[in-house]
Amino acid sequence: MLRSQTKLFALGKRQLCRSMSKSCDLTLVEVDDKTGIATLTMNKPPVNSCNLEMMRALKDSMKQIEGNKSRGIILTSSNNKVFSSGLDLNELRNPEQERLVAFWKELQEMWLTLYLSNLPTAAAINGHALAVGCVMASACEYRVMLPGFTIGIHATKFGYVVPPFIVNSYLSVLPRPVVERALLQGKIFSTDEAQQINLIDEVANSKEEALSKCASFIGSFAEANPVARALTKRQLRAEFARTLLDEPEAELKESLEYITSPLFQDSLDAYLAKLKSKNKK
Ligand SMILES: CC/C=C\C/C=C\C/C=C\CC/C=C/CC(=O)SCCNC(=O)CCNC(=O)[C@H](O)C(C)(C)COP(=O)(O)OP(=O)(O)OC[C@H]1O[C@@H](n2cnc3c(N)ncnc32)[C@H](O)[C@@H]1OP(=O)(O)O
Repeated sequence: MLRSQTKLFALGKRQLCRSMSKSCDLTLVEVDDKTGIATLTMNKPPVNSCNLEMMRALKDSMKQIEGNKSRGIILTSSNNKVFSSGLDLNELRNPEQERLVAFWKELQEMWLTLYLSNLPTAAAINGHALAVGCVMASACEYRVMLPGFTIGIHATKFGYVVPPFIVNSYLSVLPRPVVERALLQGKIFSTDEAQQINLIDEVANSKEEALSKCASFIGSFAEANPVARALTKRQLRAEFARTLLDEPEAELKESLEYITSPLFQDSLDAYLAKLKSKNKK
């Protein structure tokens, strides 16, 4: 995509600068003037983990793209090894109640915004997509992945119960028996395995090729009336979004109780220690 053909803007600046001083642009949005397709790039070093500010930036960017009458959204990463490492586990560890409430609500809203977006959505998965990283990719309508990476929801492996809307993200892409086995095993798929079960639609050999395949998918709706397309998509997806649309507070309460339980906190401590020790060896 040529720079001269794109408009570039960044969100998350103000929110992030309040709490961190490292990097300021959590998300980057480039709109191709020719195709009208927006590329939404996750840009939170080191591994695009989703903390409160990141999810807010993602949601705000998606709303801004919809408001700008773009023709579609491609979700990707500025990191060439990691698409997203999922939720920022530090947000879940011994959380302060008010921030945890804001964090979980932002997760609900970010997921709903992506899952029910009026626009065609596609993910150019140019690195590992774990847990909520996989959930975001699954919430898109099309997925193109680079070889040599992994994708999946491994929550049960480290002692987490999978919330219903995360189950639904998988169910909107994979058949029920496959979802059941994958979630209960905490299975992480290689690119090849993901293609075999249709968790991803295509494999691309470079990020540029992945972006181009995503753009072709979005272009395939050129003949569809955008309003009819959007309303039909909403109708098709409403069932899986029902819990969060109708009873977000109930889902929030259940999740908060679970996250703050000693059972969850103990397994999180053990998991985080394991993750950190990997880099000390
Ligand atoms: C009845 C109950 C009803 C309902 C239940 C309700 C609620 C339940 C609550 C939660 C449910 C569970 C939901 C889970 C969703 C999630 O998304 S949890 C996140 C899970 N993600 C992971 O486990 C990913 C772990 N990371 C990795 O495997 C690797 O980092 C990765 C392959 C992505 C990249 O590898 P590499 O390039 O080698 O990088 P490093 O491993 O060195 O990582 C760099 C530093 O970043 C830290 N880090 C990595 N991931 C995270 C993360 N997700 N959160 C916070 N920090 C992370 C890592 O420790 C390194 O830090 P360091 O440099 O060592 O300080």
